[in-house]
Amino acid sequence: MLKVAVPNKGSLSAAASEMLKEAGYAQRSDPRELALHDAANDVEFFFLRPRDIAVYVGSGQLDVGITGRDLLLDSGAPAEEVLPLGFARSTFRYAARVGTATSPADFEGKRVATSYAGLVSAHLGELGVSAEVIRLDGAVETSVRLGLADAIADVVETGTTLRQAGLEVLGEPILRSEAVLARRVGAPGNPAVDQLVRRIQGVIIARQYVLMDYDVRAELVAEAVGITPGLESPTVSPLHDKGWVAVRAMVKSAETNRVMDELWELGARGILVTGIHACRL
Ligand SMILES: Nc1ncnc2c1ncn2[C@@H]1O[C@H](COP(=O)(O)OP(=O)(O)OP(=O)(O)O)[C@@H](O)[C@H]1O
Ligand SMILES: O=P(O)(O)OC[C@H]1O[C@H](OP(=O)(O)OP(=O)(O)O)[C@H](O)[C@@H]1O
Ligand SMILES: [Mg+2]
Repeated sequence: MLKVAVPNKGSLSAAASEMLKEAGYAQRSDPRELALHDAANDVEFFFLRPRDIAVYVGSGQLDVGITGRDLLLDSGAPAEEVLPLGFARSTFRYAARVGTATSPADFEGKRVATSYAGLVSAHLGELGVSAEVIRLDGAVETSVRLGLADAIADVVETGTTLRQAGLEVLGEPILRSEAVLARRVGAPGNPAVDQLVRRIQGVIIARQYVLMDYDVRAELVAEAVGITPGLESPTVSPLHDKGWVAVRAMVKSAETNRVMDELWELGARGILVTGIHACRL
């Protein structure tokens, strides 16, 4: 039976369970449930702290797990990313009080607070900066105001929390994070893992694409297909009116209106957009 770790709390939890549900797996209805056996799919889900998931997966107790790329790298566990999942996107960045530092080199001999001590120590080490790394559990932004640290390294999404704390980012992002599926480094091939990955890939594609159908004059089909090249090759079907063809292609959801405008300008008509519920490509 496949054993899968799922975040039990925090930013990753609801979105991870939602993705697994869309992929056809059972998920818990009570947030206090610790584990759930999905007999129909022969999978057992364990709801664990996101920070611990890389440790379980890296030690081989669980086959795969969903966690954040930043947490995975911070853990130092022998686990690696199998698939980026496209949610809980954030950057991991240094910040300091406005006007007090311009690059991490300014942290020499200073104190940097973070919940990701592994990542930060390694990064400062690479830069050759010698600073004291103070490990905190959360609300790291407040540590500067209270005088515990001179700078921080933390997750930044909108930047609202930093601004509220009177801090500004400095330097390039240490990394760009999102939720990922992780497994133990060097784990042997496992068809059950491959099936889970295919299912999740199906959800990711279904979320990113729509199906676009339209009719276009036969002599314009090459130009139309240039606008909607699809993932591989669009379907072109004859219409009763010999001068026209019907085209069906996958289009990125975010580009739907731009593509419809271009098709309309070309002379396509009857343009229909349909959501994709699930897919295997
Ligand atoms: N505001 C945010 N936007 C996007 N991703 C975030 C945000 N805050 C945390 N994350 C991501 O969530 C993961 C951390 O999850 P975790 O549950 O440990 O922290 P959390 O969501 O901050 O929850 P809490 O701090 O309440 O325990 C990391 O991968 C991190 O990049
Ligand atoms: O850039 P923003 O959109 O403001 O988001 C980033 C903030 O969100 C998370 O905090 P969370 O609410 O999880 O609290 P925590 O610091 O206690 O983890 C993260 O640690 C940052 O503080
Ligand atoms: Mg947090």
